[in-house]
Amino acid sequence: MSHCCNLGGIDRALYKRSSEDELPLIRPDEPSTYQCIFTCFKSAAHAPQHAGMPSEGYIRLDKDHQASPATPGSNVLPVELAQPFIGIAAGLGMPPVMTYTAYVLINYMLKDPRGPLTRENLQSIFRFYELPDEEHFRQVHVCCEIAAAAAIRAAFTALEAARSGDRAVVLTSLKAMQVGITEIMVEMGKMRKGCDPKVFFQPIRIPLGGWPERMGGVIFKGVPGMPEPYISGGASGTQTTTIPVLDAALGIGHVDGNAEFMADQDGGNLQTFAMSTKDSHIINAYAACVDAMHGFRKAHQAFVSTYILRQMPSAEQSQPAAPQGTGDRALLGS
Ligand code: HEM
Repeated sequence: MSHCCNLGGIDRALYKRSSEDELPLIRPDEPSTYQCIFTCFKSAAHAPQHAGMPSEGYIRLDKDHQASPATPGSNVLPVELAQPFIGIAAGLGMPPVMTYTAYVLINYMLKDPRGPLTRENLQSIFRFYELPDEEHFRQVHVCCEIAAAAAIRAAFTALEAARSGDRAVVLTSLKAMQVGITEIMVEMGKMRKGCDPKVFFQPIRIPLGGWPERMGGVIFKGVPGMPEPYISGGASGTQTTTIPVLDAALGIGHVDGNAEFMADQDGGNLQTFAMSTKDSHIINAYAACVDAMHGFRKAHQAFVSTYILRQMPSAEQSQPAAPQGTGDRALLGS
């Protein structure tokens, strides 16, 4: 029996076109009823964190699961959705928007609970469409995260060994880290096999946009104290912690970024250690990890081009300053 839920099916057709009076007002401290109204599923451990998904579907999609055009009032979330959503988000200490955590990290279950953690055995809990491409898009992300686990484990072992000056363990861990990072890339490389760039551009990415300014943000009806409109980016791989953790361990800084965080690291990072050893084996193993991270970003940039830039109407392509990324942030490298 499947507990999956198609969130496209709870869109405006249900809410806008029927009498809003018929919808019960759900108490935020009862997230289980929040689930029920969407006739979703019977078991999902992290259900409250999924609270942004129905709201995103409501605002972004029309009854045919196509992008809902931005018309006056189309950015208003009715009180029946807004109140429980804001209550749940506040309770979790999270912003009221669908995050990468909700969309990817906790949005899967095992078809065979005793089976392996492999793509074939994964199934989304929530989805916006009955599209295999959407399922594949999410599964590839989940598999990248699974692959990242080995790299992160190796990174922590290497950092610990560096602290205690155990060069042999640093070397083997750096090698394991490189294998792990390469594995992330291999998993990401499977995207093209099941997710068509055209289908990604329209409609898959539509509910990933959050509440951007250019769409008028979102108005949470019946929730006093919320900014009107509320503006926020949406779900994006940017929100993963795995890649930044690997960056930090390796001492890879970003122009806009994490130098301060890395400087705060107790005992420095693997770059500092590798250089201090003057050991060519360790330095080469460290450099191979940095190369692998560079390879990941190069491959990722190619996806951004194929799945976003090249899918844009030609008028937009000719103005590369304008395009927005998946979560409506600035597009990488544009
Ligand atoms: C079709 C495939 C993909 C597309 C079109 C895509 C698109 C984007 C875009 C446009 C951004 C820029 C910021 C934003 O819009 O939020 C971004 C950032 C990011 N994405 Fe993806 N992405 C894809 C697949 C993946 C996968 C499989 C991962 C693996 C976890 C991933 C991880 C990241 C990370 C870590 C960032 C932050 C930037 C960085 O650290 O380099 N993305 N992505």
